[in-house]
Amino acid sequence: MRSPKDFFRPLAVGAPDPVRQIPQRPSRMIHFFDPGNEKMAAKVPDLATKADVLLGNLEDAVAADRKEIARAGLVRVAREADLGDTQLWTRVNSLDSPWALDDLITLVTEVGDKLDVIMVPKVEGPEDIHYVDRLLAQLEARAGLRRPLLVHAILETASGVANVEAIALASPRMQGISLGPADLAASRRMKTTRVGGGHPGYLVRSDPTGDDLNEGRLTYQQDLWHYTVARMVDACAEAGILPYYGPFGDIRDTVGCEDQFRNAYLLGCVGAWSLHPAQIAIARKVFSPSPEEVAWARRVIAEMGDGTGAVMIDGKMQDDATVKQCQVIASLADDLAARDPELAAAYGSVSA
Ligand SMILES: CC(C)(COP(=O)(O)OP(=O)(O)OC[C@H]1O[C@@H](n2cnc3c(N)ncnc32)[C@H](O)[C@@H]1OP(=O)(O)O)[C@@H](O)C(=O)NCCC(=O)NCCSC(=O)C[C@H](O)C(=O)O
Ligand SMILES: [Mg+2]
Repeated sequence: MRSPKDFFRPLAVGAPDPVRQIPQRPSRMIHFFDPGNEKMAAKVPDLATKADVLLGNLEDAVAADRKEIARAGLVRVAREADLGDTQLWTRVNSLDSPWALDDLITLVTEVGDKLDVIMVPKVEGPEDIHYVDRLLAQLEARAGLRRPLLVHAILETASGVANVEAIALASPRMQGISLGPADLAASRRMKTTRVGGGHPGYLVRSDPTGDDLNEGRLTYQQDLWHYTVARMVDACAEAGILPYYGPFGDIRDTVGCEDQFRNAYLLGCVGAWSLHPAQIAIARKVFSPSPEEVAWARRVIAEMGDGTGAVMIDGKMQDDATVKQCQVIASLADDLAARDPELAAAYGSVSA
């Protein structure tokens, strides 16, 4: 293990200094596109006006015989597309695949200055992050980059979940972690074939009211991902990095998608993946606090003065802790308003 004194030292001579704070740039949706798919790549400039993050995906969903085409497509998009201040991320192939090394070498040396974050799939433990950390430092030094690339891990193996705290703390490059429910389900041998979302069989049932065990018993579907998301949120909060829900594969089920995203938002996630253009607006809606919530938060902060003591507002007790909760909402609103003029107007004008 590295000494804490060396944690923020570059891991290669000539590599940029690691960051000490993860930039708090809005990332409500990480929109996945296949850079080797010409139709999708052509939509990138327009999508950049709608999404906070565009991610050129090189891993699963890109067929084995199209890996090089996708990688070359991403280099082209990074060089040619005008993305404004929308972030460009990539998901490279898993570290045990035949493509991961070339993904990293090509992308960092050719377009490392255009990329913000590298998403690493199927992370099993901190050793995977240490490997990527050192390799990135070497490649950044070779490419003469002045800004370090950040790393995002996907939590999608049982070992990864068992080691999530160590993964979150493994490197100053760690930007965040996303839940990968499809691979995680397979790794855990869960019996669901869905990509995220609930399952009608995972439920609780109310007690019987009489002798007939089938009579009048209500069932409530439960969230299969609650434990993992909550644990990931705690690991990320401890490390000062950002947690995300991942994919919702039933593109037609916009209602179920919104519910899954909202559960994640309420538990502390800052965003989710969008797999189809239709999911961008869902994430934007869910991961932006409502104008009413923002107005309430600002009112509590204003009425609480120095933030200590207790007051009643509209019959509800407010104290030092509720001010902190309200500060989370208010500062998120400020960050989003700086990027999104529509939200800026909505947050500026509505009162509680
Ligand atoms: C899911 C899709 C295969 C659906 O594609 P398609 O059948 O083409 O949908 P539509 O006909 O509705 O598309 C309408 C037009 O929009 C374009 N399109 C579709 N998706 C995207 C996109 N993501 N980005 C940009 N543009 C997109 C289509 O080309 C159509 O264009 P046009 O014909 O000109 O009108 C497809 O959406 C897709 O492939 N999505 C990405 C899938 C993906 O990235 N999967 C991997 C992430 S999830 C995962 O890996 C699991 C995770 O790791 C875990 O373990 O949980
Ligand atoms: Mg996966």
